[in-house]
Amino acid sequence: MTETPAVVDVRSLHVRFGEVEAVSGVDLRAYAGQATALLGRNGAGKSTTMRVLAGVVPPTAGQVLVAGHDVRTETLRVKQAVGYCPDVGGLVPRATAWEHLQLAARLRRMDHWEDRARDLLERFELGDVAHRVTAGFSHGMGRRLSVLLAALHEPEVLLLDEPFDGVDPIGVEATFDVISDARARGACVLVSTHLRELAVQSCTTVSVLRGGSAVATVSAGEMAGEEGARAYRGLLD
Ligand SMILES: Nc1ncnc2c1ncn2[C@@H]1O[C@H](COP(=O)(O)OP(=O)(O)OP(=O)(O)O)[C@@H](O)[C@H]1O
Repeated sequence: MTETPAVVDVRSLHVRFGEVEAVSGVDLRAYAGQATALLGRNGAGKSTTMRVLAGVVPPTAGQVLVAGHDVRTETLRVKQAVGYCPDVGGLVPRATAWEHLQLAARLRRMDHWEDRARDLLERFELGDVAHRVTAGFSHGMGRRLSVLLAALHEPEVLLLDEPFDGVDPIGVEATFDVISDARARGACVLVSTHLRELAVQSCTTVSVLRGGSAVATVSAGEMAGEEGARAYRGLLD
């Protein structure tokens, strides 16, 4: 039997910022049609790992392939393959939500994107504020727009860093829908979060990071409920 190739293949990833080793030996594999959560406490190395996968931060050591492309040598190809919602920033304060969508569509050379953009804006309840500048957006509205922008072009790899942070139930539901739609069309989804319950609800697999290393990769079901909470605490202690 041939093994399904991983769409995201991370081997012994290390990322150092001066004296700080933010990621120290992460191994991770994620697959088409699956959603993988990177779960861990503040400072565990989740966002740094996501930045490497997005081609934003180079690895210090290790091998990272995204959609078959090496993040170190084929960074542009990686950026073309992914849709990335960063944990912070990424929005232009003086641009409207619609202008963000226009720019994203132009950068991706998308035709006929407007209907999908309108549909996503409605799903995320941002239709009424589409022509307002994002400087006036609440934190949750900004998060919702960032998820929407990452998903607009239906990327092969969808990277959502803290998509639920400060987001209300409608936004959480819309994000769940974006994740399941992406999975249904065969995309590989990664979600970084410190919220165990939402990781379990939105993902098929959970990789737990602690102190810059991946300490366990289990099916999402194993992290569910009271038993999952105990198992998770056990991995963090
Ligand atoms: N640009 C940077 N310069 C220096 N240290 C950094 C930088 N980025 C991250 N770090 C450090 O690397 C470690 C991992 O940070 P990272 O943001 O990846 O963790 P995280 O799991 O995403 O945390 P959180 O849940 O708080 O977002 C932390 O100790 C952080 O302070």
